[in-house]
Amino acid sequence: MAVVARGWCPPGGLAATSPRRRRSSPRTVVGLPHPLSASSRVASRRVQPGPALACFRPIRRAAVPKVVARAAHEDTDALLGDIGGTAIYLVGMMGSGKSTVGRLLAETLQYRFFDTDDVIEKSLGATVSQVFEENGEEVFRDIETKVLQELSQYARSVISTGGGAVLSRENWGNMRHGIVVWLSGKPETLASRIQGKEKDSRPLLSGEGSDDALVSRLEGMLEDRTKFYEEADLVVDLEDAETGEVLSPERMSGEILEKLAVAVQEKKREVEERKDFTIEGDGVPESMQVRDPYQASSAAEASAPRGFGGSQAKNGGQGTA
Ligand SMILES: Nc1ncnc2c1ncn2[C@@H]1O[C@H](COP(=O)(O)OP(=O)(O)OP(=O)(O)O)[C@@H](O)[C@H]1O
Ligand SMILES: O=C(O)C1=C[C@@H](O)[C@@H](O)[C@H](O)C1
Repeated sequence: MAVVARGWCPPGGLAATSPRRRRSSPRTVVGLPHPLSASSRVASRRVQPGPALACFRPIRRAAVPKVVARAAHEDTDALLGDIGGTAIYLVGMMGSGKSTVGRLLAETLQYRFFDTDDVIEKSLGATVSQVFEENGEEVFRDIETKVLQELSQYARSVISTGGGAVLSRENWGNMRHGIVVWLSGKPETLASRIQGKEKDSRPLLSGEGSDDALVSRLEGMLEDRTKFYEEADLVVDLEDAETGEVLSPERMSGEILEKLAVAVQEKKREVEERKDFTIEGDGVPESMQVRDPYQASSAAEASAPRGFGGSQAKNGGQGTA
């Protein structure tokens, strides 16, 4: 029996498919409280996960020495003031560490953490692999889009997206409500994490037996998807540029925070500069031009939606000049 019928969505949202969850609001897809509702405001102070949404976890501060904690706290408070609760979306290939790093980041920022694959699985009571197998990728993508649409209403959230979420223009429209960060890594690094047991939970990779086959499959996917990942606001590499050493999740999270801090300062400056900006002549400055990866690369066609900044990943996540 199919997990979900093609194009089907249960009344009351996906959560209604789980026997453990009661129907919540008919307008929600995954049955989360409305982001502006009183229950959600409570949730943002003390997150109380329902049994079907284990990804909706309370956030704890990591156990770190007091002095470090105080310094981190001050920095984080300043950054939090600057980003004003803006959600952070992590994008990247399977195995890039979006879930692992996302949890850490949420902990540091005292944000909620969501993983779209987890939300889908908990809501449907079926694994991603089962949905792919029973209903096909297209149905999975539709559900993923609905989940992202719903999650995009939440401020103060870190959202780990599925590796293919960037393929949908609609998803970008939703992710542009926040800051999009690409965790970018070599296929070999990704493969070393996925090979073995983890491969079976990733339906697009489960057919690749040998290490070489897995690396080539990831290479191909990365090649096809790079132009979409590049639309992220910031990029953080999985490997150290000089030594090639693979960064720990803690270091990845730290790099993201650093780049966020730089980016929000740049954004503030840019906003100030734009207050006095007037266009003279024909040219739009290069830093204000945008490219649409869904269309041919003609500049005239460029019109992708922009939120925080867009396309900063193309120049190493350091912001536009
Ligand atoms: N920085 C890291 N160093 C070493 N191993 C890591 C690192 N980050 C994640 N991992 C490991 O790699 C595997 C994949 O990580 P994770 O599930 O976080 O990736 P993901 O990007 O969320 O993947 P997917 O999109 O397929 O869900 C896990 O076993 C995790 O423990
Ligand atoms: O890269 C992808 O297309 C996918 C990644 C996973 O996170 C899942 O969302 C699913 O297996 C598809």
